[in-house]
Amino acid sequence: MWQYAAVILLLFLVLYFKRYKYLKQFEKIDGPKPYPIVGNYFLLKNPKKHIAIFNEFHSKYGKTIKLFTGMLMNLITTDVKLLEVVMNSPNLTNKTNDYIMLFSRWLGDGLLISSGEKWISHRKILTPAFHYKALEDFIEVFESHGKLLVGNLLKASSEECMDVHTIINLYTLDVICDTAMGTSVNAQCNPDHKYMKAIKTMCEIAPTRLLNPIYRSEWMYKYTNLYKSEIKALETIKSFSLGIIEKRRQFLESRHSDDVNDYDEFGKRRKMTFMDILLKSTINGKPLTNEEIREEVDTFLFGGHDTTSAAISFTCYNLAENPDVQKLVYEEICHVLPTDHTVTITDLQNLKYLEMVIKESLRLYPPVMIFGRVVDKEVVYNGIKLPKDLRIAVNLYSLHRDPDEFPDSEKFDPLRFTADKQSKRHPLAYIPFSAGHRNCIGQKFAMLELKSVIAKVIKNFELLPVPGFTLQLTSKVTLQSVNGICVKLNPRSA
Ligand code: HEM
Repeated sequence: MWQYAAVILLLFLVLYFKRYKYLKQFEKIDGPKPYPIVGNYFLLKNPKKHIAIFNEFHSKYGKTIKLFTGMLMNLITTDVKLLEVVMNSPNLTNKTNDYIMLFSRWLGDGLLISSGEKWISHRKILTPAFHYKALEDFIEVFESHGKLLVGNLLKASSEECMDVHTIINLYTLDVICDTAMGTSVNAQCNPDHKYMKAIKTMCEIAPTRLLNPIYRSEWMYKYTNLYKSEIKALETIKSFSLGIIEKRRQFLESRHSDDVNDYDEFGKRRKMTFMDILLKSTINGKPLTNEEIREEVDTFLFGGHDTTSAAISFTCYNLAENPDVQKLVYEEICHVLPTDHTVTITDLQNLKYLEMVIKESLRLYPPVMIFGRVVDKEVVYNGIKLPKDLRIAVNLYSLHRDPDEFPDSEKFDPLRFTADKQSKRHPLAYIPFSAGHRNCIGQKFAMLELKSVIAKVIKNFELLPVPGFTLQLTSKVTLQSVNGICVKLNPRSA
């Protein structure tokens, strides 16, 4: 009997010393005291408090802190020196298991979560879709859906307190479906479309799963109603996008391969969509399968929908709260975009002040407020070995409020983004679209969409603050406000 006890004791001691040695490497990094087994879980279980908690931890323990989710150690950082390693090292390009747990059934091996050779080859074929020439085609899409948005906002403008986010979210869904698949699902006119509902379900499931230990465990999750609704939503999404992909593939195959232009039934040149690029691409001489194309199309839908609607809505809120800034934006828009003028990509690029306003809004309210990487191969930072499998999260919300880089950091001040001021900051002090190898592929697309739609809104409405309303921020997969993002709209006379 005592032999068994001795073996167990020995095993325990080996594990204890292994753990001790592992943790010893990080003794220079501070953080809240973890409890055995559960770590710091109880501090993090309420997502509404995350922002305040992270801010407090950074001021108490430093720019990089240790946090334990169960036994797993995570570093959370706002330190630009560590970010240089995280963003630029080839050993830190992979995403954490959270991404796989939340999105793999939906986004498969799409760009957001894939790794290694697959990510490299897909990123290479998709990059041209975001070049200047390709983006030019999308301006018309932003503009036409923007007109519908203005109509919907007008209908709701009698409300004293309007949550613009709900309405804008349908606009961004329309835009991304149209640009990714060339199919308009008309979410703004038909918010009950079953595909739209399925996408919404999927976007809501991710934050619910993220912080609930029962939902996080794959085998327990499979017995829940949430899992059943996920499977149902996925069936709808997959059959819808695979149907469009197949139809488009057949159409392209029925045409001559040297036909570069593509016209619709009215003889108008059809814009290239992300799906078309994928259908025409090959990797090592082989075309992509329909399922591979679907994964990428759905990745764009996910990556380009909630992020942009949060960015547009928070910018509207900031403009309502800062009438002097709004006045300057309005004057610039009237100057650059006179009435009845067809908006071009050059016009949007000329909205320089609006660009600074959007950047300042993304600083204060970064739609992706935290994102993570996992160390693939040991790297050394500041004398500390960052071992394989260590998870490092970048906390953009606090990074963008660092008083060393952004004095009076809570103040909304677009002039922080003059070329001169930007050049004086560390390049990684402001990264709403991430940076380095795995930065946001849709960054330029998003900036153009934001400019197009905000210009439309400000040209048609004066945005006013709602007395007594304050945002109640919460970190879900994207940054959101529990009580909505509310403004009052005052239609401008024509
Ligand atoms: C204001 C709007 C947007 C913001 C703030 C934003 C932010 C980000 C951030 C921070 C990342 C890195 C995430 C991580 O490392 O986990 C990212 C990645 C990505 N974004 Fe965006 N994004 C926006 C719009 C878009 C749009 C419009 C699209 C598509 C049309 C898009 C597609 C993607 C994709 C595919 C990735 C993964 C890239 C890769 O790993 O190679 N995003 N985005």
